Amino acid sequence: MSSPNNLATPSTTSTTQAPADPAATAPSTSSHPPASSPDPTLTSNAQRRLPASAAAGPPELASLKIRLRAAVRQIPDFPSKGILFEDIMPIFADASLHEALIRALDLHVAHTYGPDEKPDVVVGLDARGFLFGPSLAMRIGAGFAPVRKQGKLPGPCITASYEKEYGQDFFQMQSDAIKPGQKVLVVDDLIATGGSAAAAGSLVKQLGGTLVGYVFILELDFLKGRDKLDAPVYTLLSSQ
Ligand SMILES: O=P(O)(O)OC[C@H]1O[C@H](OP(=O)(O)OP(=O)(O)O)[C@H](O)[C@@H]1O
Ligand SMILES: Nc1ncnc2[nH]cnc12
Repeated sequence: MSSPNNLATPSTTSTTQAPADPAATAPSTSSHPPASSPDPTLTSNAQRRLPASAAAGPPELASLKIRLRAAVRQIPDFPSKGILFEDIMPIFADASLHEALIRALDLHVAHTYGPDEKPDVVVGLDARGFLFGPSLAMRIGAGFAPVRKQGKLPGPCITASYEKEYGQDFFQMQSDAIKPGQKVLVVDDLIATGGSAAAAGSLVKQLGGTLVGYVFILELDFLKGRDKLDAPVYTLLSSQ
């Protein structure tokens, strides 16, 4: 796995310099709210696998977000000094939180896209976009396609470059991953500078896909990564 501070734009470089880094002054793990107790209504809905349209009021989404936000750990100075790392792994360690994440994203899709706009394909970014992209795709009745770092996918591929902190990197998709005209939702755990997501979007467009949106669990607002993206951006949880 490459470093999560692989941020390339001028603003990105500043995230590695502790004194100038807004992340360095953000609340640490110790200031997190305590985990809320399980919501019995949510749990029973989740277990019954209700379609998002069936019980999908904003109060349910609000409750899901509170539980999910409380589960994300913030690790100071990882992977390098000045970076406040948002660790989403506790969500996946707990089946009920994992279900809450997929349910929340399912609600977002159901409320955002009409019957003719629903994504045909969810595209997940290497590597943390693979943790929930396939489950979300299955839940909303879409296919899943990976964007991988260069050299990992067999067969004909297309390539897009993106900027990282210390130079360029490359993303690839298999050439047949998306059919022309398919509606595509790009998902990843976190948007920082937006370089990775923008490169993924350009791959989708190269394949003739129609980009209908981006979904992230977290966003580092101060890096303004969403300004690089030319489709609607949804971030589930508030962050740094
Ligand atoms: O908005 P950006 O500045 O492009 O940064 C965001 C990307 O950085 C992290 O991935 P990373 O490249 O560290 O890979 P990983 O998922 O393999 O850890 C994160 O999971 C996003 O994919
Ligand atoms: N602060 C951060 N936490 C987790 N992943 C990241 N990717 C880029 N910045 C990150």
